[in-house]
Amino acid sequence: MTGVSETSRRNTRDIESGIHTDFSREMSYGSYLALDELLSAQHPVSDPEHHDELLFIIQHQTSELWLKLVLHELRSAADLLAQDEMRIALKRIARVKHIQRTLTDQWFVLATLTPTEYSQFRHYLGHASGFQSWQYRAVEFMLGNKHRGMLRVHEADPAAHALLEELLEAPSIYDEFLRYLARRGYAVPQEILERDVSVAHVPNEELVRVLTGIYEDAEQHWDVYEACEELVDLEDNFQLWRFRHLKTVQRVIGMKTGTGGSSGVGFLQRALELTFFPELFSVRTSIREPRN
Ligand code: HEM
Ligand SMILES: N[C@@H](CC(=O)c1ccccc1NC=O)C(=O)O
Repeated sequence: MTGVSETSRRNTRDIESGIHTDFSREMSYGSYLALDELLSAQHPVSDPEHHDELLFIIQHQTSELWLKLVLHELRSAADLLAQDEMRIALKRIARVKHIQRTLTDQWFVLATLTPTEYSQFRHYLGHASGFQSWQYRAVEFMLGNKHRGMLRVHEADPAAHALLEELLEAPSIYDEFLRYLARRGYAVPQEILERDVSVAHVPNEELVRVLTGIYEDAEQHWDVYEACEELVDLEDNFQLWRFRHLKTVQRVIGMKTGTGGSSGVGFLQRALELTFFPELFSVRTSIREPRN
């Protein structure tokens, strides 16, 4: 066969002679990534072991790994904003947006778990629930959904509790962004700049007017306008994750109460009414349209 490579003809790829094969004394793929540890960290509790529990565990573990990176990027983004490094902060946020997409897409894998299958091992989970994910709560706090009451569930884990307390008392990404805007000369209300950052930000009409000025003359305010839209993407993506979680919960446990003790679907539904950056959504209503 002319024009067909040796590899295609034999449909077998040669292992090149230069390929390293002796890892008895050197760092390898597995040792670098601590794969022994990672791959021995799945411990099903069902007895006899239910086939689908491994899916359930891995879905959560992969989510937690991505949440670890989201947290890393968001903390860096907040620090960068505080140093007026908006462009680098936006680079961090761009990565978070891609991770969010992966996290949301991942729900399609778990949606293959039928209610029948889940009901066969759910009772082994006791009162464990995603509600107790400290990394998830840390991300919520970083984005501004502050709630001191959420710390209680972490009292038995001092390290997680301390981190959440630190983030509760620290400015959120939005607080940092609004302080940055103020430093750039935008008339962000003083009460926002001096607010108690350990509670959720509440909508402020004066701030909507400031943002309307930016949105109505986007070309003049291009970099901050672009930053605003990046934050809108972040919130949008976060809500899409919440929505997919809710829909998966609905199809798997219906209206049952949650293992964590909440009402279940109703409790998750109320999270969809929350907003991290309320004025960035109100501004859409305020933008004037030219009269013909
Ligand atoms: C069949 C799969 C799942 C079901 C039936 C389910 C169900 C629930 C329910 C009922 C709650 C409310 C708290 C409670 O009373 O337990 C909850 C909260 C939560 N779940 Fe899941 N969940 C599932 C999968 C996941 C996965 C894969 C994750 C990924 C990490 C996750 C993360 C969370 C988080 C972070 C919360 C707290 C949400 C909040 O505070 O608004 N869940 N889940
Ligand atoms: N809350 C779930 C249980 C659950 O999904 C779960 C259990 C242990 C560890 C993580 C979980 N994920 C999300 O809540 C339920 O009510 O069935």
